[in-house]
Amino acid sequence: MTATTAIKVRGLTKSYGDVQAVRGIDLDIRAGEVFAVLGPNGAGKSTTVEILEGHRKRDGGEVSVLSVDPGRPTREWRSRIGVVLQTIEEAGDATVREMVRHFARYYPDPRDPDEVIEQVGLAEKAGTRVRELSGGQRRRVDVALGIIGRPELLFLDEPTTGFDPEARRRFWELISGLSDDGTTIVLTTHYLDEAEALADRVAVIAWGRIVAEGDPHTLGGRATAKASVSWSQDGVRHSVETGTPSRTVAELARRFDGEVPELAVTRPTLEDIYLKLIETPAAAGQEAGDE
Ligand SMILES: Nc1ncnc2c1ncn2[C@@H]1O[C@H](COP(=O)(O)OP(=O)(O)OP(=O)(O)O)[C@@H](O)[C@H]1O
Repeated sequence: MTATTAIKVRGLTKSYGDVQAVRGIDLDIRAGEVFAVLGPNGAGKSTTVEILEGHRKRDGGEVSVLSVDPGRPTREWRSRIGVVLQTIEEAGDATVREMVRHFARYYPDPRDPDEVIEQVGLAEKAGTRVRELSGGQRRRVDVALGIIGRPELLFLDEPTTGFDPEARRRFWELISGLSDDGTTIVLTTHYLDEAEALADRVAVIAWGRIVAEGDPHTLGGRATAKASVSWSQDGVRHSVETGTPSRTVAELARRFDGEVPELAVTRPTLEDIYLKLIETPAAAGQEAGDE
């Protein structure tokens, strides 16, 4: 591996009383990549990410984030990290611009507040009080506060919850731009299209373990899985599963002597693969090599 490692985790564990939230997680996140953490409610995603952010103590394992143990965070280390938590509650009477400017002062080399406000699509609301914004607009303020410090590493916890479709697309562009500039990004999301659009790699966490990890386009054998070829004939929909969809399509084209009515060739979506991965606890044990 030539790229530098931004985050290295070995054997991470964390329990809350009897609940084993994280049961031995290993992770390597490279500098500059976008890494998405997926998994059902209660899987242990937030616990893991909060430990990486230095906001929660671990029980066991080794963790290094930008070469620092987040269990012993320093002020300098914190200034290199951006965190977008769930929505800020205490906005007082501050306007969007005042709030972003205020946070900029905490960092040694902040981005330009007006530029950041523009980037998150709030230019027209810069003079509006944060508490008077809609839910999705407030979320954009959270994102602005997460990136104002020009972080090397940005954590995003379900960043687009409450965004309208246009705002989500705009946010994806913002994240891609930050990534192009070299920012390492770790995001948790329940939107699989978001993970697929943004992430270089994803990890699926279930029952406190990683059940699969890799490129979202090939995860769980997705790229080599059988394709489904479907078409219509005499008002009836037909479908076959095949490992050689090109051959099937060629045969159909011959049979119809040209255009095949309503032809579609589909492979499993990331959602299909994801749902299979989180199906049973037994699958988690096997994938994690922990029978
Ligand atoms: N502060 C806490 N005290 C006690 N139990 C907790 C605490 N935080 C989380 N848990 C438990 O730990 C497990 C993992 O929770 P975690 O918040 O890490 O899941 P998650 O994957 O982030 O879920 P979600 O998708 O719902 O945000 C759950 O069973 C949860 O009930």
